[in-house]
Amino acid sequence: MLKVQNLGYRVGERWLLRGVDLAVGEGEFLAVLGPNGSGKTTLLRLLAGELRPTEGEVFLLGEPLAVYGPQALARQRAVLSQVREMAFPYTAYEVAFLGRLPHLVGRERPLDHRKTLEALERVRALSLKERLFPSLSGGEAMRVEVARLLNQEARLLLDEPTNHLDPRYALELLCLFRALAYEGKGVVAVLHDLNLAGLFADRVLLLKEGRAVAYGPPQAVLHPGLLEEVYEVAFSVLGQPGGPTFWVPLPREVVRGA
Ligand SMILES: Nc1ncnc2c1ncn2[C@@H]1O[C@H](COP(=O)(O)OP(=O)(O)OP(=O)(O)O)[C@@H](O)[C@H]1O
Repeated sequence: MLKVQNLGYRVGERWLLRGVDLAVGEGEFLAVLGPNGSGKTTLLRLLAGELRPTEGEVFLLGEPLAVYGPQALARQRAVLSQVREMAFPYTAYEVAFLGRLPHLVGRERPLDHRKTLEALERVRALSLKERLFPSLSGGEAMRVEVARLLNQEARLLLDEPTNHLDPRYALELLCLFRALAYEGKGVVAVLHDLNLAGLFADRVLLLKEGRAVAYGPPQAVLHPGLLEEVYEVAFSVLGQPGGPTFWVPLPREVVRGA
């Protein structure tokens, strides 16, 4: 569904991202990991078509992103970003309804309103529908944004969750993206939590200074030695055979002293 070859993005003399290859098939969940400033958001914006690559190409359903018009692109890929600014004080319902725009041909139909209510219900935000979007808490706003994203019915979902979510909603959100992947969507999520990547992702792309240093199933690529090299802290790996794995960052002195 999504294929990226030798992707690079440069600002002035500086490459923010270089030489990245990846592929996301239907039903696949890819987590993008890496330290602050390693190029995760830049990659997501390139995948979304918000930035044009300096080098390489992003292919969506076999076509370069550049050949898609805005509406055609919005029908195929949806982006959950951290940007919450709104020019007008829309209600939560109206924000969720915005997801239908790429599908409207002329007038809105009862179907579009039914889908909006279903999307709000799926993220347990139906009770917020009359509220003004700017008055929502960070976590509530994120759920409404997810309803908008669901309403878009795109095949590729690009997601950079905020830190506004408490553990329950963070897990709920990733469970939802995992379920959507099982339903056949492709999912690319920028994550900071290695444990969530280990729990939910089929594959992980680990970035450092704009380069891919590892790409593959979480268990196969997240070695403590590599993680220490990338994040510059030590990692302890915990877990029982057959159960989930946990990566715990620790100051190097603590590990050396142990
Ligand atoms: N338009 C720009 N011009 C110059 N430098 C930029 C621009 N956009 C991003 N950068 C720089 O590129 C690097 C990568 O940024 P990016 O936001 O992709 O990193 P990130 O991995 O998402 O970081 P974080 O985890 O902190 O969100 C950073 O050093 C950032 O300051």
